Amino acid sequence: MTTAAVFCRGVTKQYGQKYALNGLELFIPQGCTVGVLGPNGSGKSSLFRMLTGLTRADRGKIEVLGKAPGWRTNKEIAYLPDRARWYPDYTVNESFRWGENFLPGFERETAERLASFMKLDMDMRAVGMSRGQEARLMLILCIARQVPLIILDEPFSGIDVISREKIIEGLIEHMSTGEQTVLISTHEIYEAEPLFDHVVFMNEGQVILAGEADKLRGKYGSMHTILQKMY
Ligand SMILES: Nc1ncnc2c1ncn2[C@@H]1O[C@H](COP(=O)(O)OP(=O)(O)OP(=O)(O)O)[C@@H](O)[C@H]1O
Repeated sequence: MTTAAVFCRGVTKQYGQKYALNGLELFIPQGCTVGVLGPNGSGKSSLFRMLTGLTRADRGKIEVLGKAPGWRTNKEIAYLPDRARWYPDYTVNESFRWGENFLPGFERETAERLASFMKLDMDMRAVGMSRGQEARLMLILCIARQVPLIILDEPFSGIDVISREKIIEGLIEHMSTGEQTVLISTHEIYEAEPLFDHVVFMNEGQVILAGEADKLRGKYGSMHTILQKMY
């Protein structure tokens, strides 16, 4: 049987009367790049926070890389939260040095290659960066890590459409080895679609459709079309 990178059964999280996740079922095999798609408030960030052990489910079972989420699994996950900000005084160069010292699996050479590809000046400080430049720095700090699981929550927000396409091209190239499992939530579906070999559609705290991108495309059309039909 295929090993799961992520397994969820009946996962439920409630805030007052509101369900962030409502009996969520999910199986993500290892080694694939997965688009986690759905409208605002469908539970994508809540799911990611649970996979990284930042919040606990009220009910249900979660396994990440075969273990319950927590400090043991977190060494093996590179997580980019939504609305992430970086230390303002750090240059790109200093940020990468910080990465080498504190982030398990961080590869400086890969980070520098990605920075050059994404046109990020090594001497630029986070405080002087545009939103898009800071988003690139945050993204590089995650994807330059050799860890089995990468979780990116809205990594392209604030990045203009031309740069976005370039970054996505770089990501496709970077992730083509198939050794890592990558989960990406995004509303930029049109540009990001070529990245995904699996897709998970969420609504109201549940997975409403999931599977291999090619099979879903063959059956329903592009991811964009599926989203338009579904919501
Ligand atoms: N800490 C919290 N307190 C109260 N409600 C919360 C909390 N976290 C999430 N929720 C609620 O749970 C639901 C799911 O939120 P979540 O942020 O997971 O959605 P999302 O799919 O990531 O949305 P978006 O696409 O806008 O980022 C929303 O209705 C949200 O208001």
